[in-house]
Amino acid sequence: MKTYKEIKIKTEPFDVDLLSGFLWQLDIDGINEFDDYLLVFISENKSVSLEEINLLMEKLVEDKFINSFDIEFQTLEEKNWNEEYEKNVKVVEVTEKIVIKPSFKEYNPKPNQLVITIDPKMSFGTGDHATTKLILSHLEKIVKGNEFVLDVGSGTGILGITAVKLGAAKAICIDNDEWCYLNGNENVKMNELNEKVDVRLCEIKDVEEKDFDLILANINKPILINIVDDLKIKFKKEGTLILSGLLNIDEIDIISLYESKGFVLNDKSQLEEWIALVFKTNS
Ligand SMILES: C[S@@+](CC[C@H](N)C(=O)[O-])C[C@H]1O[C@@H](n2cnc3c(N)ncnc32)[C@H](O)[C@@H]1O
Repeated sequence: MKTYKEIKIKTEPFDVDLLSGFLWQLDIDGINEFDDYLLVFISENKSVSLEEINLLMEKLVEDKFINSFDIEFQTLEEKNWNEEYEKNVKVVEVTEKIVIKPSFKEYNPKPNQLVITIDPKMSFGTGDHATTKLILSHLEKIVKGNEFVLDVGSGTGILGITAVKLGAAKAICIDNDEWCYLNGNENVKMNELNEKVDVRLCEIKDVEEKDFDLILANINKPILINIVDDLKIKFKKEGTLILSGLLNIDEIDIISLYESKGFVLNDKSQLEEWIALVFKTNS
């Protein structure tokens, strides 16, 4: 029987979301967020250790990102993990228009609402995290119709799928995690977008297409620093890049790097301590 480690991390209520963002940067399978604790799920084939998680937590306290934490773990059978997961994934009204709904929850949409079905399983991208919400809100304003979109670090495929539901012509969703590749494909099928959303298990350097109008990347600061040149060459002459997965303290570093590469800052937004940056490119 396949097992998972379930790690319960108790912390202050206002630290839960921030902590979740840091933990997602480790090689884990999934996180469920509660009022004052998180459950982190790690399957047998993941490399991250409890010690690594403990060290991260201690560093976050030392660097004053969080005030305190308490950690405990148990080993679970896969079946129980799935039941636990379904109990805690909810419908998220991201904006007045965009609603993200798991297939196993009921929702009666109001006129003009766009309901996207996402079963995240073990992938990031329920619609409930601030970084996802920030990009979705920008997408609603930016997508005018017919765009060719690249979603880098696509997780559940939530951003690419929503872009197409808003009117984009086609999206390529890439993730280097196999769970995300499988899960992204399931979500594309559930939204009946097989012809328009192409999910790939790869990194940006493996993408051959170079004529995107819109690129979305909700990853994290080190990766966004690494891929700046790869992103630049993927655009048509003019295009829009939306970045998230960044804390407000990362803003200056990221803007100066991206502007030094020819991107021009066009808009930005913040939710809790997370930010999204919108850049234009014209070369
Ligand atoms: C924060 S999640 C974002 C998921 C989703 N796009 C959203 O906005 O909710 C980041 C995703 O990036 C993926 N990822 C991390 N490094 C990557 C890389 N170098 N290339 C492609 N995907 C990567 C992770 O597997 C994860 O699914």
